[in-house]
Amino acid sequence: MIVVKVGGSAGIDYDAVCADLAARWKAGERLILVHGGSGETNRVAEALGHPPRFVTSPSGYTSRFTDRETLEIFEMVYCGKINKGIVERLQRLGVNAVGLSGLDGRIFEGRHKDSVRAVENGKTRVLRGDHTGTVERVNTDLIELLLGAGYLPVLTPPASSYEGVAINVDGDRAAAALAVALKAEALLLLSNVPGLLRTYPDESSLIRQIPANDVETYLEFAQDRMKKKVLGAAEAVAGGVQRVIFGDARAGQPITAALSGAGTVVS
Ligand SMILES: Nc1ncnc2c1ncn2[C@@H]1O[C@H](COP(=O)(O)OP(=O)(O)OP(=O)(O)O)[C@@H](O)[C@H]1O
Repeated sequence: MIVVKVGGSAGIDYDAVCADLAARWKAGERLILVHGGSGETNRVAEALGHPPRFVTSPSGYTSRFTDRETLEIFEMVYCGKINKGIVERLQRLGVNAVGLSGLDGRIFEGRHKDSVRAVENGKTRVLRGDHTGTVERVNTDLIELLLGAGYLPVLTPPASSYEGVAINVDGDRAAAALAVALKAEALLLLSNVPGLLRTYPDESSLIRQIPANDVETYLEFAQDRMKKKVLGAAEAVAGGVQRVIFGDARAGQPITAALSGAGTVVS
């Protein structure tokens, strides 16, 4: 089983990802796709007059402050436009894909964090009314049911809280939890960069290999949202996934290239 997570930053070529995925699926490989949608969510939020608000925690992690209105915009884009766009591409390529959010069948479940600590102008404040959380449980029965019946699952945040409330969760860490729960042999985190760069945005500074027992050390090279990817990779390898690859989804055959050793390989 290979879990592929494709991001939602500008420049990602969903046609290339879907074509590669479809070819491998038709050749008999077991795959699941998880996707993001941050770039488009920012654009739609601006257009709807509710611009995105990103907060940085005291430990340096950046996240989207998700009030109820933001959550609804997030769902429109992630579960609507992006998810259905990917499912349509796969259907046109002859793959019977099923698009679901983590809320559906509680595929991704976790604790709702209503408040977040944010550093603003050098001061730490507590912001309430946040709809975020972290995936702690994965409904593998539903995934296996779909795979067993020949459907390719296309999954996206949000997740469900234990109380059944929609929560915004990080897609990379959700994909990591999924890979661990399914005992996947590889997790691919594909985005609009060649991999983890030692000096971002210099693409010639690509880090090619990260030892599985030392992933956290590499957090120092990741800025803002890349930190969650490194954290997700650390969680996946700690949970038994043999290989995590940060790969490029901007062109070519992103999945095949990553599995052939391009990008940053954590193993
Ligand atoms: N050291 C680094 N190496 C590579 N990218 C980095 C680094 N530090 C920060 N980044 C940023 O991280 C971004 C990738 O993370 P991001 O979460 O935005 O992508 P995504 O997975 O495509 O999005 P989504 O949240 O929609 O799933 C890159 O576009 C880059 O701007």
